[in-house]
Amino acid sequence: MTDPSHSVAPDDVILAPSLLAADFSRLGEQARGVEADADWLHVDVMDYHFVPNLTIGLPVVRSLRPATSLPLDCHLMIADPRRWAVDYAEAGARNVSFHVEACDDPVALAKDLRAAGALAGLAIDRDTPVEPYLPLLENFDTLLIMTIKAGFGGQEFLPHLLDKVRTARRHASSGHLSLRIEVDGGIADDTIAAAAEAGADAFVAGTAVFGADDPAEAVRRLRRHARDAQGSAPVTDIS
Ligand SMILES: O=C(CO)[C@@H](O)[C@H](O)COP(=O)(O)O
Ligand SMILES: [Fe+2]
Repeated sequence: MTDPSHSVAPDDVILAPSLLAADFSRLGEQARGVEADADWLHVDVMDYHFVPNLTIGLPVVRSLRPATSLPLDCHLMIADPRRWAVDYAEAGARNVSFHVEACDDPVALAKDLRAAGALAGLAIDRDTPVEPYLPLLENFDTLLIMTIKAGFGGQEFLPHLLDKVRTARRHASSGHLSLRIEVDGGIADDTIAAAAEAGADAFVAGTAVFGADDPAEAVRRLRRHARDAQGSAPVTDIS
């Protein structure tokens, strides 16, 4: 298989700034501001149903696709992913993560996403254990583990949720799965190392990037922290 993370060396970390913390009147400009330093652009889709917040949907993703060279990492926090997820793949998303709490047949949807040319991502919210879903992971390219409760940016990182990252990484390593483990929520200079040590190799950061005076420098700094911490937990090849 080719490297589905796109231009990211399999042994490197993925930094995915989240547009949720960007200025929504300048999304294209904000995306281009981190293009040289980020790997993916994280797009949080919320529907007022799965989470009590409303953000952006397909029309914005379609407009963003030609506005940046970064692969789009769509995080669907929506009540009916089977209805919509493939549309995001067709709109040009590189990775589409949907929540296991909202989907009765995650494996079928993963197959549909891959058939549509996207990476398939399984997302797990704060209160959902990872263990029941370990047997499904061979059908996925990415596992998004929330390190906050899904719904809003700017929340405090919850370190105990890294136990799920450790469990998933052990499972992926022992089964030789090509799985990116992405952490999302409260990732910043003082938290990213712990997540990397736990076995995460993809990092979403909203406030820490777009809330910074210099978003590009913030991405570079986060990458340095993650790489420095990687020694104790080598990342797994997704290719
Ligand atoms: O999915 C979400 C929120 O539900 C995230 O992607 C947030 O955008 C992360 O924001 P910060 O915690 O980094 O500010
Ligand atoms: Fe997200």
